Amino acid sequence: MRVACLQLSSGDRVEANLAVVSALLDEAAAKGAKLALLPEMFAFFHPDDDRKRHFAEVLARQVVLPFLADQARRHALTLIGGSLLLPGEGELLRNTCVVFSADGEQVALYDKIHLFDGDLPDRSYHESARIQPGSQPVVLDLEDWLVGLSICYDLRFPELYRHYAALGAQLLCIPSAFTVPTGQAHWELLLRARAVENQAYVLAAAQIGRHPGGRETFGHSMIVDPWGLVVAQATNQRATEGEVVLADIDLQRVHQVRKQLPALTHRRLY
Ligand SMILES: NC(=O)CC(=O)C(=O)O
Repeated sequence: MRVACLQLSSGDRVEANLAVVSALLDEAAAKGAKLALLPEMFAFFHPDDDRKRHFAEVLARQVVLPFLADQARRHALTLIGGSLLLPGEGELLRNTCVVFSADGEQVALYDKIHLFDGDLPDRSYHESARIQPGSQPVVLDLEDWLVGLSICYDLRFPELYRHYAALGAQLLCIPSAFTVPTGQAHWELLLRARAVENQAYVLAAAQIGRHPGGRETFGHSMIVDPWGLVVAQATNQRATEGEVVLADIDLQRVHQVRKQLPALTHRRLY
């Protein structure tokens, strides 16, 4: 199966962001992709709380979800909508990945479980102030593939991916908006670790560049195979117009790695 990670530099103009997604999906589909992953916050990237709420309550449902359904149907591909804001309980919002099948049906929804709080070299992050954490891991059944869903900071919690591997997942999706300092130090290391320890493909679509409000993201979208090899990655780290990262993933490769080194069957509980 040919898969695509879309790398974007999203801003606060929803129509403009969706136009970039649309152009990149045209390219991915023309090159044969049957599954496409968008990054975290692909449709709206802005720190203002009122604008976030308006996006979650109005634009997400009226504009973005119908757009994703239409794009999936038009290109006949599974579209994993990285993440977008949706209303949560009370004043809170959710950071949610919504998945559409190739006939445009919504088939899965995952709320980011681990929220990103920290005082980092570039700035402080306090995602839990506004976002309601999810509590449910979600796997997606995609023909022969079982796909584990997650979002960005979840990457740092190996137990989530081990849970997916134990359910039989062979493909792990990690749409992201990693910071530059943590990206430089940890991004590739963590993605390859999750692939190696779970003997699964990892798809990581990332935000890149400077966003409204001054936040910067690391880019380096990549696809990692079950042996931990980076099989494709974004080449133009300055690209603000977006980029498609493509690779062919193969279930036989998963079976081969798991047969050669059956580490997943050697687990011991203590
Ligand atoms: N942006 C995130 O959710 C996480 C991140 O940048 C990191 O873990 O580092």
